[in-house]
Amino acid sequence: MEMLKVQNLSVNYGYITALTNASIEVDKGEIITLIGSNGAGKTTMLMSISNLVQKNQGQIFFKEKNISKVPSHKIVKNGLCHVPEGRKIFPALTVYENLWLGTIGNQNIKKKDVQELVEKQYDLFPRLKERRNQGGGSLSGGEQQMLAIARGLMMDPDLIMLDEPSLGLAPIVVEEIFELILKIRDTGKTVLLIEQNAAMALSIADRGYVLQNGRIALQGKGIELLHNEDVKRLYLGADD
Ligand SMILES: Nc1ncnc2c1ncn2[C@@H]1O[C@H](COP(=O)(O)OP(=O)(O)OP(=O)(O)O)[C@@H](O)[C@H]1O
Repeated sequence: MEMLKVQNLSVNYGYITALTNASIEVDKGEIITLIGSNGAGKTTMLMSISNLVQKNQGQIFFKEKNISKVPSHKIVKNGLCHVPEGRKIFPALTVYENLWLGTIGNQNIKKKDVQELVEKQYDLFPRLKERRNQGGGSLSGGEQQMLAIARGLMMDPDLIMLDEPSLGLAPIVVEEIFELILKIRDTGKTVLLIEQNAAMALSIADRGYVLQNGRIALQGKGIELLHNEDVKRLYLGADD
């Protein structure tokens, strides 16, 4: 089943063109990655899907409904969650409070369901359970990233969009985050992952898209892109 379809999307910031005629599709249960260099337009793609930036052209369909003009807060309630780059957790609140806040504003989630959702996140992220009463600001970078993802999952979304979850983390922690992404998919979620860490992202993704200067330059199975000569040269470093 088709979960998300982005059709011919173009976005400008004034005179700067961020995306040109970009189309992607995400099916239910897939991990899809969008890779590309700095400024290729990856973040803009997610912001456009969440309707946080104005589109010049293009349509977004989520679970076959046209959400191009639906306000951001309603898109989330429909089951599409966006975990932005940079974690943005509440440092002065505890891990538990940060998670609890993830459900705020969603009337679909009843008070009695909140604890169940928290427990689900603790199962997925045991480290957050251990640190549930600790201030968010006292967590390590990797743990803060886990908290940001877990907070997104508190909305119980069908599709979770992750913007550079590996940014600034040590390689061993990056591996942990990618393993978690696989586990998240195993719980029945669909994942759209934006990454500069192309090698890792392609190794866990079912399919991938390569963005170059706002255009989709290449697409294919994760494993195929991983072995593609152009991708290797441009995004995986000469030694790969
Ligand atoms: N608010 C803005 N105003 C003006 N230009 C912007 C704005 N946001 C992004 N841009 C520009 O749009 C282009 C695409 O940016 P975007 O952040 O989508 O790229 P990205 O692939 O996510 O890059 P990065 O990996 O560095 O986050 C870039 O040229 C960027 O400078």
